[in-house]
Amino acid sequence: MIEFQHVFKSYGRSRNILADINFRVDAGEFVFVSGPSGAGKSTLLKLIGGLEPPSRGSIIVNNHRIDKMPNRARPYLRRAVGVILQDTHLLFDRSVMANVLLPLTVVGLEQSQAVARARAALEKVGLSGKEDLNPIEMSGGEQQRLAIARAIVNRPAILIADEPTANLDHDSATRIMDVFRDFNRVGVTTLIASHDTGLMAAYANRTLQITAGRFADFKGVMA
Ligand SMILES: Nc1ncnc2c1ncn2[C@@H]1O[C@H](COP(=O)(O)OP(=O)(O)OP(=O)(O)O)[C@@H](O)[C@H]1O
Repeated sequence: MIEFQHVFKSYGRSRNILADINFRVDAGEFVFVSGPSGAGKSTLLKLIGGLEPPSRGSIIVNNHRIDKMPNRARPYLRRAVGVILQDTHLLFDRSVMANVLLPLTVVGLEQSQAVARARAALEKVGLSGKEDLNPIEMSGGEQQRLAIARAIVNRPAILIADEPTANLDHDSATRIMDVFRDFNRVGVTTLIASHDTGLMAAYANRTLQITAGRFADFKGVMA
């Protein structure tokens, strides 16, 4: 569950990017975050993932007030929310397996358990057999799927992704969205920021729209 109450966000002394945002997303929803470039979609996702603090207001994730969270509680958020940013931040000098293992190092699993979990995550995104490759050897779509595997390896209740299908052809984009749909079907709350309204219409059942500082929350996606 995610709840925003009177949330404002500005960067430094800039104008408010987000002003008085209020919404609640229940567990298991599939939500499309839409809006033109620069409207604040990435900012909204970063607030949910605890990567940016709000300037004002309260943000509740799974019954935890994250805007008031002391730094030592951040690892909780890292496990609760899987984040896929526009820049995937993959480690291009390490293997696919090493990339997926990385978030598990903070959890303190035994190596064999960690490897088993990483393999399961790679299987779910259709990358079994690619463990020893370097991400540089993979296509854009495969790199996105690797970023998803890394985001879900800690089994988060919430998955947020920023433009995960940007720069992909239609087939690869659909394949990425199918991966998100499969996680959503097993109960993972999913929020995706995208410009591709047509594609999102096939998956999301609710839209949070930010346009020129105005916020709208409506059922469905208008293609
Ligand atoms: N770290 C930052 N410091 C200062 N300004 C920022 C920062 N991050 C974003 N902004 C500004 O906040 C505004 C919203 O940016 P944001 O990336 O959230 O928009 P967006 O809707 O995701 O855009 P896009 O679709 O192009 O990714 C923009 O004007 C941007 O320049």
